[in-house]
Amino acid sequence: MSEGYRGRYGREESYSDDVIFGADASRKDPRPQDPGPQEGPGRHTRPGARGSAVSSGPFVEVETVTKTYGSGETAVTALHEVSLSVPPGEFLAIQGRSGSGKTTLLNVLGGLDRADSGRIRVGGADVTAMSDDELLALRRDQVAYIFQGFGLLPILTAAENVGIPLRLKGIDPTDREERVRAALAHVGLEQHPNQTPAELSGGQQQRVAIARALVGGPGLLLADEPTGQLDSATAREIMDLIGRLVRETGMTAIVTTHDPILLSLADRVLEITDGRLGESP
Ligand SMILES: Nc1ncnc2c1ncn2[C@@H]1O[C@H](COP(=O)(O)OP(=O)(O)OP(=O)(O)O)[C@@H](O)[C@H]1O
Repeated sequence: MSEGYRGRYGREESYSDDVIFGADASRKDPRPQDPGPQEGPGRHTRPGARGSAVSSGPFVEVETVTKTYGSGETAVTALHEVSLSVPPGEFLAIQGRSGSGKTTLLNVLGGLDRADSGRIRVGGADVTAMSDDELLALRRDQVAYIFQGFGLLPILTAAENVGIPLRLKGIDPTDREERVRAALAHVGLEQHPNQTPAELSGGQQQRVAIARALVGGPGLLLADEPTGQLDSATAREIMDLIGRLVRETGMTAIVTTHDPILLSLADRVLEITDGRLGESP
């Protein structure tokens, strides 16, 4: 690789993972609650889902988690006593209308935000009891995010963006370069390591974001409407890619989406309505 991910600016960059992973997820504007559909009975389960075959304990465990924004008359309870158990390797989709609490749920699961009450365990570790530093380490070592808006750093090349989690882990440059190259090849972007996000299509940008999410070998992938900004053909490609990579890596994945195709790829689909989680009709 020529210029590689040392960068068009020829310098080694250092980024905190708040900059990297917090950019989209910290977006929060008070909005009126969407009444949304009522919870329905039943459960959508993909035939042959691997989740049911897993016999060890859950990888993600959520017990009666509540999260309220604001106080008094303007308070909005985004999560109402949500409980959830996700076995290792499960590909779980969560659907719900705008404002139903999907982003809030992913944020508290991944340690980007704190629940008001309840307990969350990821990989056996109690996220709700973690200090800020421990949450940072969780986001660096265990959890990867994919956002609707891609969340790439615009001044960095594709390879540099993908390499960020490895820099944070202190991986040496040679190993990093190899792993970045492999990650880009995995998402079909081996020809584009030196292009910046602005020089890539939306679908290619999301591929870069997917490569960045996977390069560090996280145990948990959280994807917040990953195809929301893509046309339907590109969305389909991205959905297939996410589905394939989740299965290949065996990681646990929780994806929020409205997209019926992505829903059909999941092992299980849950519906969130006004901050309450139920099985999908
Ligand atoms: N920082 C905040 N301050 C106040 N209210 C907030 C904040 N963040 C979210 N909310 C409110 O919490 C509720 C859940 O929001 P959340 O973003 O989790 O929903 P969502 O299902 O992800 O919506 P969307 O699909 O539009 O992203 C909404 O009523 C929203 O207005």
